[in-house]
Amino acid sequence: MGSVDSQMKIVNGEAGYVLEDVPHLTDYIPDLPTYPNPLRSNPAYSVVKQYFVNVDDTVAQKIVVHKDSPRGTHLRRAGPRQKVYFNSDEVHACIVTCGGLCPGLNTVIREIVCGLSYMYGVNKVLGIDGGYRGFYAKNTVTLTPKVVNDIHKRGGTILGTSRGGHDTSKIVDSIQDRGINQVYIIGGDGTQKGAAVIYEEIRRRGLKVSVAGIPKTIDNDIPVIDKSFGFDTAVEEAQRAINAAHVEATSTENGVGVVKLMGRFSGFIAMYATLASRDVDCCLIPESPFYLEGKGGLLEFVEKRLKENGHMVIVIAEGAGQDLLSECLNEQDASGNKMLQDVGLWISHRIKDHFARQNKMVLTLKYIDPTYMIRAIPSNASDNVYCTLLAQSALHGAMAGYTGFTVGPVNGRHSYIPFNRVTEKQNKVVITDRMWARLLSSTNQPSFLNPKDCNEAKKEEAPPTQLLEGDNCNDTS
Ligand SMILES: Nc1ncnc2c1ncn2[C@@H]1O[C@H](COP(=O)(O)OP(=O)(O)OP(=O)(O)O)[C@@H](O)[C@H]1O
Ligand SMILES: O=P(O)(O)OC[C@H]1O[C@](O)(CO)[C@@H](O)[C@@H]1O
Ligand SMILES: [Mg+2]
Repeated sequence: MGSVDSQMKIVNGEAGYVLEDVPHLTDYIPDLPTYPNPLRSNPAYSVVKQYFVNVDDTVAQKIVVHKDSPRGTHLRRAGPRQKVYFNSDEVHACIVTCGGLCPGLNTVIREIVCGLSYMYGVNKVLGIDGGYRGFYAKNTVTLTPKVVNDIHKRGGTILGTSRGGHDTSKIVDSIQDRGINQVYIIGGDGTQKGAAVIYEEIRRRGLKVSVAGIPKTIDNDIPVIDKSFGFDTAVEEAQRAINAAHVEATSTENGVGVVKLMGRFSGFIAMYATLASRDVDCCLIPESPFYLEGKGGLLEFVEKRLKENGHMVIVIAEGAGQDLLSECLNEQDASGNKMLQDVGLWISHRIKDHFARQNKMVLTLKYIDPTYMIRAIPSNASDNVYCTLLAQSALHGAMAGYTGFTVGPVNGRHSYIPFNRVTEKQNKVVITDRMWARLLSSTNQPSFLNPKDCNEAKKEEAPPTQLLEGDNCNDTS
């Protein structure tokens, strides 16, 4: 039993089991030939017991269940299949990176090229220069294991990236003209939306081309998946800025260190960097409203903390408190993302002005903005391993004939996820979750919720016995 649309196939099973399946080339091209997976005779992989994924393996999206819970939503498990839908000689792959930078982009590129070559004997891989537009506005780059050998040690993307609109028809023309049949698209929410449209156009033209997305967002705001690559590296690098702020703050009387971190709509980097550091007195994120003046406000808290400790460190996500800034920028970047005001600078001025006006406490404030430093670095060891698995999951899926999917770990198991599931909403810090409570208790900051916000937050709260539908609950405990 099930229903089909071009983005996602819903299959219903026993006891409330639902599979949100990804499309396959055979959905619109009948009678495609299959080939035995070359990994069967690969010296490294052939000895692995159960290396191949069973065609029926699926991954549960919700793993905390009650005795009577329905089995719930499942996704197709990623990994190599016994049968593949591409002959090695036939494959002509391409890779494109779009959106902002993120640690690990080069590792994903490297591992797609090396995985295709070493596992599947594929030797035709093209790099698209400068994001989506590069498909039709620039020359391509030939990618071989030799070319990409060392790139994981460098930040950025060797292919270049861009924001801003693109022409889907021209991209698919370019794919068709060049004889490309596997397209690997690395990028954030905007990029994955673009990938979904490219897949639709390819399908409309009936082309045997697999489209595989690899989600990239330093902000960790892509839903469904456990975590996005580069996030850990960014949190680690943020520690250096927080340490510097702490050293500065503790070295003067009433020292205040302010650190601004990335996070337009989601405060994960700020939250995790704060929790990891333990030197932070206050963390401000877009999901948690705050106010400055009066009882219970931020300025009162700053004064209190300085009186208690003689110094304080504030971490603020770039999207926090934007509603408080008097001038709201009504500008957008080339991709239509709202441009934000520098909230770090603003809050630094407001704190300094407040204490200067009061004239009762002299403070020294240092503002550190490591925004681009935390994303322009190479990925750390654990992100490198993670990027390797993402790349391999993506190419196993494409070789097995799946298309129109993005890949990522769901409860620790790599899965193929329909594009619409990762683009329909953004992953955000839930301020009524235990993780945010842990943060509040580690910094001992007030929640800054005024009575109205309190009621709003409570309204969203589930009754204690109800299981949350949460895709990617931050709370793994
Ligand atoms: N709604 C959309 N539909 C189709 N394509 C889109 C959409 N939004 C963005 N794109 C395409 O995706 C590309 C990247 O988008 P964007 O600049 O928003 O970055 P992103 O992928 O969201 O990454 P980041 O996490 O850095 O914001 C753009 O070049 C644009 O052409
Ligand atoms: O300055 P750019 O390249 O547009 O990117 C900035 C944005 O990209 C992000 O890192 C998302 O990828 C945001 O946190 C940040 O605001
Ligand atoms: Mg985006």
